[in-house]
Amino acid sequence: MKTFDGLYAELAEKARTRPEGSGTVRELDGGVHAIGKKIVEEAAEVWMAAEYESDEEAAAEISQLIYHLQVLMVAKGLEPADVYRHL
Ligand SMILES: N=c1c2ncn([C@@H]3O[C@H](COP(=O)(O)OP(=O)(O)OP(=O)(O)O)[C@@H](O)[C@H]3O)c2ncn1[C@@H]1O[C@H](COP(=O)(O)O)[C@@H](O)[C@H]1O
Repeated sequence: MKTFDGLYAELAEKARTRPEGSGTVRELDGGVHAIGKKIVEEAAEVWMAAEYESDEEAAAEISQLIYHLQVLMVAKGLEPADVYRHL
């Protein structure tokens, strides 16, 4: 099963190697502004799913929010440890 750190390592590697067809590379190329908008959109989907959809759908939306937060971290050069320091 994928972990937060494991996904981050995968995304950082995508940013470094820029493989063809990677959605992460495409999203990174959109810049922080576009990634930020996606985060807001995904956060709203998490909220709606938590209130009105199944636990499974809420979990799926949460995973997407985590993914987009990690893309923003990669874009900003922030590592998991930079975030964990604040938890
Ligand atoms: N976990 C994810 C992940 N979660 C969400 N997403 C992206 O976020 C989008 C979800 O947006 P929406 O909720 O709006 O769903 P949608 O309507 O289907 O998508 P859009 O119309 O917005 O594109 C999906 O289309 C994916 O592009 C993800 N994209 C990639 N990953 C993982 O990231 C890794 C690298 O992926 P690539 O860079 O694509 O190789 C792989 O392990 C992937 O599994």
